[in-house]
Amino acid sequence: MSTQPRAATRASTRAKTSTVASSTRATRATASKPATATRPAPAAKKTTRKPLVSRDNTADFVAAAAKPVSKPKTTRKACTTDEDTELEPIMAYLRIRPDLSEDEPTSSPYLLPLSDTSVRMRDPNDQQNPSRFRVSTTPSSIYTFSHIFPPRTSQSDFFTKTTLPLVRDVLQGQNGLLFAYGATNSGKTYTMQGGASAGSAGILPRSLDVIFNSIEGLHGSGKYRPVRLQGVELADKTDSVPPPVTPEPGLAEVLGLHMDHSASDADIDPTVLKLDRNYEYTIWISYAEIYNEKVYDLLDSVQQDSAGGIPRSNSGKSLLLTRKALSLKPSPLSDSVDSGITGKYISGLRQFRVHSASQAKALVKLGQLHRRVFGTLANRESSRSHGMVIIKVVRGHRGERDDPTALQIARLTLVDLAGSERTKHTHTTGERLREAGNINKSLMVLGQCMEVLRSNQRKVAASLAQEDADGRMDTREVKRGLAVVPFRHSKLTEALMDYFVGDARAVMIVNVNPYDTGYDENSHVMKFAALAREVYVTPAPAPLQRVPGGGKAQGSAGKHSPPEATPKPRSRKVTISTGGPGSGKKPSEAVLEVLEEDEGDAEESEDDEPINPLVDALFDEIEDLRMQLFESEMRCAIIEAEVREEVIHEMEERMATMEKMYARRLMNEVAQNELKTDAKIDMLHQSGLFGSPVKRARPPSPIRHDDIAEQEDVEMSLVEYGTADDMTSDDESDRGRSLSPLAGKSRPVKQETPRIIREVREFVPDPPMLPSDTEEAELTESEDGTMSSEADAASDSVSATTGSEEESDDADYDDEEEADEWGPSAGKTPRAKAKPVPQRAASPIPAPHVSKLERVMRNMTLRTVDPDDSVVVVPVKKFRERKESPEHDIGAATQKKKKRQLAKKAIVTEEEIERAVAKKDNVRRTTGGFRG
Ligand SMILES: Nc1ncnc2c1ncn2[C@@H]1O[C@H](COP(=O)(O)OP(=O)(O)OP(=O)(O)O)[C@@H](O)[C@H]1O
Repeated sequence: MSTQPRAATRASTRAKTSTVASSTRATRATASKPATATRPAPAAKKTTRKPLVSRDNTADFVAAAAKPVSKPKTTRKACTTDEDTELEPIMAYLRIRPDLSEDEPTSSPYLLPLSDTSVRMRDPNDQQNPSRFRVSTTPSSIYTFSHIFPPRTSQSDFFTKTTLPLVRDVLQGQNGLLFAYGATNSGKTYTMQGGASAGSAGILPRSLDVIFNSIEGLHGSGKYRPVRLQGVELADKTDSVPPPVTPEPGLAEVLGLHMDHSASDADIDPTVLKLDRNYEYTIWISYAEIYNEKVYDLLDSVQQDSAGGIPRSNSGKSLLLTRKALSLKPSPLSDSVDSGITGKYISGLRQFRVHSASQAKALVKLGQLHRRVFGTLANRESSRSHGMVIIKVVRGHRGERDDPTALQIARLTLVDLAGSERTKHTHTTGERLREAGNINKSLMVLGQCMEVLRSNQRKVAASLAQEDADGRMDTREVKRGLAVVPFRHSKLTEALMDYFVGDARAVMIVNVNPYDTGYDENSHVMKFAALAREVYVTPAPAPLQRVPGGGKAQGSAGKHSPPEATPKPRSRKVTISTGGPGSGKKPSEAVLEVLEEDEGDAEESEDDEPINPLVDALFDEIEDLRMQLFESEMRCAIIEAEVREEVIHEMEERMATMEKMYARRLMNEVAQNELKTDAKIDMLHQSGLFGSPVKRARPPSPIRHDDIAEQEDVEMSLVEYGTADDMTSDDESDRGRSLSPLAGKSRPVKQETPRIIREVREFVPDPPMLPSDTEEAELTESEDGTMSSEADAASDSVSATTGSEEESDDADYDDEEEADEWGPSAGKTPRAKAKPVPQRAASPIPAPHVSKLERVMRNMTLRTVDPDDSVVVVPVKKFRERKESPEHDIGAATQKKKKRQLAKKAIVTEEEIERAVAKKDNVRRTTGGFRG
């Protein structure tokens, strides 16, 4: 018994390298295609072995996305290595879904195409609120694709540029894989299958059209049928039975599902490819679904009973649907003459020979219907599974019709992947969580496979470069250093592995919906695409077949294939009611039973390779351990993502709270400053230095009440604020610390003379300060209207006592109209009370006292209200300086005019002050209020 490990395990270790390709393939490939430029060696970067990095593949992943791609562009440009193996990168095409809402787009898309091949993606959160705290790893990234298709691209154009070359290849005997990747609702199904309107047929029906258009008149006899991945065997009479094209009677009606005969059915792509007419072709179709890590046949989903209808369950009331999970088996090496690499095939997957495009389309539609049926039964969307249509083209030379070894089997697999959104966004539990986990798992494993492939290819390229330099290379060393590609970690990658390690072309369609889909999901999709673009595949023609024993139907080399073992009925039953009360259907019609049989254990039965049980067991052990590691990494990744999310959320909340807190503090500061200013003005009024006797005599102004109330508000709010901010000091200390010097003295201001005014009065006794009748009248007139004149008056009063000659200037404030604003009595009362100034010059204030008063006055500010209602704080000093400026000497008329203007500017009427206070209240309300 050979000690060779079995093929499946070995296959998983064979990352695509230039060294594994056989010379036969290389020669043929070179013959079938024009010689191409030598591939620039991928970055000779040392990559550490990281086969199982699970989360976005972290640094490499991001680096790959961010790195400017210097790989061949849109057009296919194969590359060769030193061993003449042609390699080309996976083609990645970006398709941007149009905005389908009828209204104007609510949000601008965060994808901006920069050219035909590059697109900028910017985090909309950063755009909307740049200051917002957010951990954004890649706020703006540029991604490069083979080609970018804008929203308005027609289905026909898209097909021609992305898929037609693959169809040509498959008709020339070369394998091709096309898969659509993207978040839910991004347009994958639309791209693959098409829409309902005319001209919207998708890639799948168009491919079928082109294939049948092109092989018109070149149909083969169908003597041989394809088996497994690339084997053939003699066909039997079952292969001549036409494929089913209509759903089981009763099935669609029960579930309310119908074959979808949309307008796009009438679309027929007229493209014809020119083929070598020495060959003839037969076309075979299969349709599989991978759901919850199980593979199902969508063309064999409904088991018929002998009567041809859907059988009833034992109860007789429900319909019984049965479908069986299929297993993946390694394709035997003996299936082909010169293949050194193998993959896995879906054992038991039915395939039908189709003779026309319409027949093929009907078959595919039936598969889609079954996909929907089982999706409905499992209470899920069909998009939760991966749909895989496999078109096999058997090509044989007309001159060698009876020579099965001259046949070539080429496969075109079109995959509509499940939505790529992550588990944490689906908010699912139980079965749905498992489903979401499995979808993510298979897509995550796909990403991991890409990454390991890329890393291995870089290592090989680096060693080739080394060889060039040194002239020698130990390939065994290089191979030993290559990581195992984890294809076996998911059914999806297992089923597709031969496209990556075998001979095939691969195309990836990246569907993005920048309107409804979240940035994070699409960012993940783009990173995946960037990674996939760096993986190289070998687009060589499929090998010729080996059919020993004169072409008799057989399953493997030299042995007659035993009929596939029927798996033991390890089935599970799913009973789902889709009807009942409220559904408009009788419950008995709506109850269905689904028997989903697990795959059998016959996996190894067809392996041709001799197996060393010890090696096999060790490999299995390794795989198990890897699986466990992978699962724990996945769990960690999910937990990490959740923790990150939580931390971000918490930080955002904290930042918002801090922002609020500082805004309130700022407002309090402003309010306090205003209060201080108000209080100073009030003090001047109280002292009589700033207000007229009229004002002093008048009843307390409501404004003052407002101010007091407002100050109390502020105090209250500050106390509350202190509590909210965990300020532990008591109210008293808070008040003493945080408020203005006048805080808490608002009421006393009314009742007792403030300290500062007492000081003023002390130094400037009332009687001597009062002006003479004439002067008083003048002053009253000016004081009534203007705060500046009050200041001037006050200072003038002081100046007068010190023998200043500014009295004459103050006389210029004469203005009867302004004086009348206070009413006739207003002016009279104080005049009546006014006492003559007997000895102004005789009672001078001592110089030091005057200077102290001056200092007090200079430090005060005046709060005035402009005619345009804006509050202006003007230092008293400024008025004084203006007054003292040389301009005062230029003629009495000019001076008077200037002063009047100045006075007007500084007028504060009672209404205006009220308005200002109201405005302040308003501000307080809009900023949250001091009362909280
Ligand atoms: N290029 C396009 N032009 C017009 N309509 C589109 C286009 N792409 C997608 N749509 C529409 O957008 C909707 C969602 O598309 P689709 O069902 O193909 O998304 P999906 O990615 O397959 O979603 P899921 O993963 O859920 O299956 C459909 O109504 C489809 O008709």
